[in-house]
Amino acid sequence: MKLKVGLLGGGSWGTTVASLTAKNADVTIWARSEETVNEINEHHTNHKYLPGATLHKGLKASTSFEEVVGNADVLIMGVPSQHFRQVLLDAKPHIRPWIPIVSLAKGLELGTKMRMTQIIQEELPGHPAGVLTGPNLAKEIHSGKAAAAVIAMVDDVIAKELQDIFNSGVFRVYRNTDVIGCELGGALKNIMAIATGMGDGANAGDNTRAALITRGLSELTRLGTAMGGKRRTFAGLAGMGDLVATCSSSKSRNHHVGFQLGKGKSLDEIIEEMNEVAEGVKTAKAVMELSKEYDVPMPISEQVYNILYEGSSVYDAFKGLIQMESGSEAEPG
Ligand SMILES: NC(=O)C1=CN([C@@H]2O[C@H](COP(=O)(O)OP(=O)(O)OC[C@H]3O[C@@H](n4cnc5c(N)ncnc54)[C@H](O)[C@@H]3O)[C@@H](O)[C@H]2O)C=CC1
Ligand SMILES: O=C(CO)COP(=O)(O)O
Repeated sequence: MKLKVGLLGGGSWGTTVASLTAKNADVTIWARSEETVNEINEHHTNHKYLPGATLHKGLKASTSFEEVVGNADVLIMGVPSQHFRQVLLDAKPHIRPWIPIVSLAKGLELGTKMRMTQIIQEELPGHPAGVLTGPNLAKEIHSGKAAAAVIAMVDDVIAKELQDIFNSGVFRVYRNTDVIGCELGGALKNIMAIATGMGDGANAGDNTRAALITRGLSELTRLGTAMGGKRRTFAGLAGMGDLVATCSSSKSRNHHVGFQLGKGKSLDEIIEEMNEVAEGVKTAKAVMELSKEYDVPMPISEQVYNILYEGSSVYDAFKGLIQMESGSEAEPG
């Protein structure tokens, strides 16, 4: 008997994971839009978020939480971080006791600065909560290119069962029990992708991008370990892996935001023109607060924040970083 999976969120990553998972499980996806639901059911496509892609024929879609979640053995949350809590609360009355809930989101909730698994634990205590993360640009995965991801759960036995649901041919899924580290790696790298995008947009060069990625890894490891993540996790798929993929790819939405800023566009203009989420824009605010709270210097994130919210120019940001004292590689800064 196949496991029943309910997945909430019909955007590019939610749809991709639903289609991949449909090879191994009986999957129903929830989307807000009736049009998207009909398109998935009738044509096996989602042209708004995955133009040109054909989805697994067994994947079903619905706008009803009852239909998607009511019988589910596993719930997957594929909505962006700032809507995660509300969608989870809307689905809550239909969720069966103690089923595992897996987040796909890579961001922190504004105001609370919470990770998505913390929100799951707060709203649905007792449900095992985990995250699927790693270097996984949706559009590449859809075109059948190989990728690796990591499922992070405190309970490794449940993680093994979930690994079997997500693993499919060229999509290889590893396990990790460090949920905090895996979740923070995915959220923090988006800010670094905005930084490298800015450099690329301003034609700063390959050496600058490499320096930002490397010092970015050091920065996110510092905050991540201060918050309880394991150092080793940040050298893995959820840390360095995702950082490299996102910071060097024009397919990344966060890199795109940075690139356009580097070309001189305003943030409002860029967001206006996008129909997809770039989580790093909002996560940057939460990270500045966490940097103060944990007393961890985050120089690259701070310059990104200054450009996004304080009116600094890309030139000011690079000047600010270059003028910093360059200490030992082992030290902050
Ligand atoms: N696209 C990618 O390559 C990857 C994305 N992710 C993460 O997955 C999460 C979801 O991202 P995507 O699917 O890429 O986003 P997307 O921008 O492609 O789609 C967003 C989805 O959220 C829905 N949505 C927006 N506001 C909502 C609300 N108020 N209530 C309910 N639904 C709402 C939209 O209708 C849409 O279905 C993000 O946290 C992202 O960082 C993770 C790995 C890869
Ligand atoms: O997380 C991602 C790849 O692993 C997707 O990155 P973007 O949200 O920047 O497109």
